[in-house]
Amino acid sequence: MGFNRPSRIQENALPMMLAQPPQNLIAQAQSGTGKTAAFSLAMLSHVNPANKWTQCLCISPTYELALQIGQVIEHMGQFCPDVKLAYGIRGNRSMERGTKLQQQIVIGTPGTVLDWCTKYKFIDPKKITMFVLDEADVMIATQGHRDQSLRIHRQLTKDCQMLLFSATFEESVWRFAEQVVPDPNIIRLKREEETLDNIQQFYVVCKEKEDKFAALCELYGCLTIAQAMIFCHTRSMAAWLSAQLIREGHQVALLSGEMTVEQRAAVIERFRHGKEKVLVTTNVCSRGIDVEQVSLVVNFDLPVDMDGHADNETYLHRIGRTGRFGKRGFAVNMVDSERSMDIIHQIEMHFNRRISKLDTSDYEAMENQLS
Ligand SMILES: Nc1ncnc2c1ncn2[C@@H]1O[C@H](COP(=O)(O)OP(=O)(O)OP(=O)(O)O)[C@@H](O)[C@H]1O
Repeated sequence: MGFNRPSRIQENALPMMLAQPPQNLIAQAQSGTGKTAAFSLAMLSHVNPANKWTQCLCISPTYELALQIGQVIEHMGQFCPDVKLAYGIRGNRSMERGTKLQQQIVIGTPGTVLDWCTKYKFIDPKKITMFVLDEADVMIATQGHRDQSLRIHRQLTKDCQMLLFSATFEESVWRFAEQVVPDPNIIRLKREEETLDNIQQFYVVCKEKEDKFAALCELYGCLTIAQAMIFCHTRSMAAWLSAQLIREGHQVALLSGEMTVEQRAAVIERFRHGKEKVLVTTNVCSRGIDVEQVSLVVNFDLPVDMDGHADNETYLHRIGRTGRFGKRGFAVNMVDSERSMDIIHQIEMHFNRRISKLDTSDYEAMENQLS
């Protein structure tokens, strides 16, 4: 895979995950630093290929992420021919109820995996000896995911090794994780370590959405040097923006929540292979998606929570789609009101990082840096 040395999280987490007797782990590491590879290696090392039943269960919040993690496991496991993987995702069910899966590793989304454990009984939860929660904070903080994950968790034995990973853990979520995971090893970042120095962050002031669109068109040279992701707050804004860009003659892909999971996976595959250089999307795509060539993230709308405050976690995940594994990346935030300027200040304060003003006249300099 061209990996020369482990990243810090891999170096720290692997010995803990592989130790005997098994130890639990709650681990935080910045986006794009190889968490997926770390727990994939742990699962591949953990299973006994002679046992033809599911031993490792990994759940992640979305269909796309489950597919992506599965691809990493398949790639890393290519020389372990006796270790097999099944995808516990919607639509993937061809067996008779009660027939047990022979694949040692299952990666899936919480609803389907829960059904596989309870309704269809494809998996015997009592035989699971390693349970991995990717994007663990969102799995805990989102009620639907939390209920389903806890229902799976309750069926596991108390000896099952639990591994929780994410780039962000809000304080309350961390406390909850510590209650659910007995006696865990802990790898936790200090707040100022959460952002990556290889991602330069900027903001641009534009009043109306049409001004933002004009600024984006001026930025288009930068967007297409490598690949870019543009985040909007709503599906309708993402649809409007991609239609406008297409009308201007730009080639962009749109990915939003109302599409079927198969359509979404197909859009991501095309983007991953560089068929489109620009992806317009919503928060549905803010986490985990790993496309190495993404060098620019644009927040067409800033991430805000229900109360209109800065959504710091989403911000970090969104900008983390660039700057993967030490690569250089840029994040540009579009500021359309005093309120959104306020949000920029909140994000700066939260992470103790400066977000600099970028004038449209600076775009050329940025283009040069990108190329
Ligand atoms: N040791 C390594 N050497 C080089 N590249 C690596 C190494 N480990 C992982 N990578 C690559 O780094 C990229 C990011 O890894 P990965 O997707 O696992 O990050 P992550 O920490 O899970 O990110 P996120 O928080 O966004 O989910 C991937 O393309 C992966 O192939």
